[in-house]
Amino acid sequence: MNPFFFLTKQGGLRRKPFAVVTGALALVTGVVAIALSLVWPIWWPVFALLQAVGLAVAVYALASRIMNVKRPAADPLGAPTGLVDDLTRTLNRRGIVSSLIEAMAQSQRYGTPLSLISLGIDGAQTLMEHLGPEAEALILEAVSAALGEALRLPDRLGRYQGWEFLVVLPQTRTPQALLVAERLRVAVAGIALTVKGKKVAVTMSAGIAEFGRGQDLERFLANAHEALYEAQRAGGNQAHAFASPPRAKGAL
Ligand SMILES: Nc1nc2c(ncn2[C@@H]2O[C@H](COP(=O)(O)OP(=O)(O)OP(=O)(O)O)[C@@H](O)[C@H]2O)c(=O)[nH]1
Repeated sequence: MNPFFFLTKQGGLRRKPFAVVTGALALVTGVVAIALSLVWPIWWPVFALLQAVGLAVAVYALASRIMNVKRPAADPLGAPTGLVDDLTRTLNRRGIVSSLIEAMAQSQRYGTPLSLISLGIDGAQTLMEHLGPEAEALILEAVSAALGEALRLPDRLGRYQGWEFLVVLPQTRTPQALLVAERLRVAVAGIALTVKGKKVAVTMSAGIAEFGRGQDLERFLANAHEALYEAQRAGGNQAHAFASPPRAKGAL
């Protein structure tokens, strides 16, 4: 568990501004302490203490900053590095699939609802052709940041493959998952991104599937993917829920 979880994206605050603010505060404290000890030398032990506090805060801020750089694994729940996507800082494929399997087991055992959202960037191929491969990192970073901001715990976000993300929503049925998907869609559509001086409009489509007891991982994922493809076929920038195909007459 990340000890600074409360400062991370899903914990509410980000560590970067925190490090900058505390660093600046420490600097000001140090300067004030030195100035005061020059004016009133007799009070030097008090000012030395003040300086020590300022220094401790600065060291903490620096350490926090360094950890932030060294550990892209500073993901929402402090997952081990091997489960975190280096580029987007969300869970990677292994991470999100293991979260999904765990959520499925919970749902299966306790009979609680579970939904899955598959999110795909619309026209990713065309975007790449227009902007070049170097735009990929910029777009993925901006998209994952927007998704992370718009999600809440205990929902989990991960990059499943290429331009596709998965969101696991425990205790959530399809209508609520649709609300969440809509929020994510709006968040991504609102990204103001400039690549090589050009404004780039990025949109995402979402496919929602609800876990059915006894369903296996492949079927659950395939349902979410099918809903995503439907949303993209319908023009993109929208969310669709998977609807089970009507049974043939006489089928069980
Ligand atoms: N899993 C999940 N469910 C959500 C999320 N946002 C809303 N919901 C659910 O969707 C339903 C309607 O959400 P809202 O319209 O935001 O209502 P709310 O009463 O403010 O929801 P709460 O935040 O749970 O109090 C509620 O059952 C929420 O729990 C989310 O980010 N993740």
